[in-house]
Amino acid sequence: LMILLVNGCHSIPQCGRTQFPRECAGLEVLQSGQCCPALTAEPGDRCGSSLGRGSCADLRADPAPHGPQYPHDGEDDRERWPLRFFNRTCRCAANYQGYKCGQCRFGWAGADCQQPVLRVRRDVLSLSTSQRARLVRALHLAKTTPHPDMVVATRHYADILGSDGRSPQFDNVSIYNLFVWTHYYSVSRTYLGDGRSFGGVDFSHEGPAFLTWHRFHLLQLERDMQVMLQDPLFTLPYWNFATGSNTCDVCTDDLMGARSNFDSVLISPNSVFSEWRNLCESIEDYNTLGTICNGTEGGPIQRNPGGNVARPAVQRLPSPEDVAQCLDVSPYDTPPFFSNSSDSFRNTVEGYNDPAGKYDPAVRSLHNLAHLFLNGTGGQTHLSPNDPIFVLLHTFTDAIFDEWLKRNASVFPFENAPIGHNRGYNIVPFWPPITNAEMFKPAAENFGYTYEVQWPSKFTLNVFILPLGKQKVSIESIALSAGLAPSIDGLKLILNKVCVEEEQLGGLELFKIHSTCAIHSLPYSLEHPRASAQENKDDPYF
Ligand SMILES: O=C(O)c1cc2cc(O)c(O)cc2[nH]1
Repeated sequence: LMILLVNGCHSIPQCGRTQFPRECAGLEVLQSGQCCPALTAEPGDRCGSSLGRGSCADLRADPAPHGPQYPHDGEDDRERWPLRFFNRTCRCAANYQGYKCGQCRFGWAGADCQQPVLRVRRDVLSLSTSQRARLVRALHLAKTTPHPDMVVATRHYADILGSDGRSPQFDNVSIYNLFVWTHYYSVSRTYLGDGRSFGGVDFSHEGPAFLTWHRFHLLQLERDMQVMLQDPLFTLPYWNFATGSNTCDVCTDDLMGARSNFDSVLISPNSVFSEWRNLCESIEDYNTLGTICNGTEGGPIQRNPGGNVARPAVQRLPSPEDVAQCLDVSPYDTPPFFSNSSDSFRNTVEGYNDPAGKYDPAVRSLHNLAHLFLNGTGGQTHLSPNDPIFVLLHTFTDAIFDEWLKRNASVFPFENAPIGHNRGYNIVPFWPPITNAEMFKPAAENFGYTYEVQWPSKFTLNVFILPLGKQKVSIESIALSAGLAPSIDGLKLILNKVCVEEEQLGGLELFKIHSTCAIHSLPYSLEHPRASAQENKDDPYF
């Protein structure tokens, strides 16, 4: 009970959000259009109103126009989400959150959700042996534990009450499979009837909502796992897929599973992930029969990192310089706010632009490249979260997003983005509704988590020190001779890390500061002088 209180569940066994709460998947509730479950046994206590936690309120849907990519208005259940299904839901007060206001907002804990929490998402490779084992166990438990609160629709709205009109079509899924299902649902085609469907729609990719959508997706899984583990501090780690190594360094049996010795596209039997079975594989059925992915699992995860011989461009992973470059793209997004937007940070980190932000249809970089590198389940949008590497790949993508948010003030498009991608759109299909705007904020202050990452710089700083015999060169003199007098403190920080290489070059001492150094150790104002220093190769000090 103590742990439930800390996590904000307030002694209520059913805590959660997303897709539809089981309490709202019954015939009468569906027909009422109101999803406002009771939090306590108190009669009439909808949304924890007796405790001042929330009340049942009208839903708001984004009225702004969407872009021209989607020409089938009226045909898709996800339009103006979630109004096709419900027009009233719980609106929570203060720091409460959840489909019946039974939880705390992200970043808050305690019985009254008044205690701020800051959790640190770490590099998965920095975890100890026991922390790795715990992560794997937790993911496997999530894969095998039924979701306590949420069920998924297995038919489009037109058929949701079944052939007799009285049998709501929903399935139970596990906690992890809900994570898979929501991603599938967001990318699925618009069913137009008679075996026809339209594929030019994607509520989670190829638009400004790419980063906000995946941020909420991870927060929801993390919270579900915290509740499952009864550990409010459980935190997902990240996979830095841009180290320059071009190998899947998390593909080991103590993490996401090594390659099987028996079949090169499968996961080693020494890893529990070899037992995982994919959800949402029957894509042909969904698109021709007009069905929706249900709770039935199919075949094993396939993965062949770097092994796509037919496509050499995706046999490599992004480099640290790619990350540094994309962080320098300042507009969040640019018209047409789509997968062909140039100079858009979102389209660059998503990976449809080159890392400097230029659109090139032949390019796959950063996030997209990491997916395609996996070459299997993790490289197909309707399936990718079935591979648990998805979680770690997206926490790193979210870390880049968060670093960009800290460095930039840019706006999220208000209108004319692809459907689902405007600022005020409720993120499909999360429940209760939450807008893109609400996720477009620095994580530490707004969601109670941060990342421990050493951000790369996009250049190598060569600092030549004039001959000084055997005299030890002080950090201050390096800084001064490099013309960085104001940055002595910053340089000290850098030098304390493992990113400085010292070598003798003729009579000169050369300090190479690697491009993988933690540029964030320096005040931002100092980044640009250093960048121009790299270009100034004639200067004897550089
Ligand atoms: O082809 C791409 O660029 C591509 C594949 C892929 C798979 C995936 O799961 C994503 O989330 C994005 C993505 N992009």
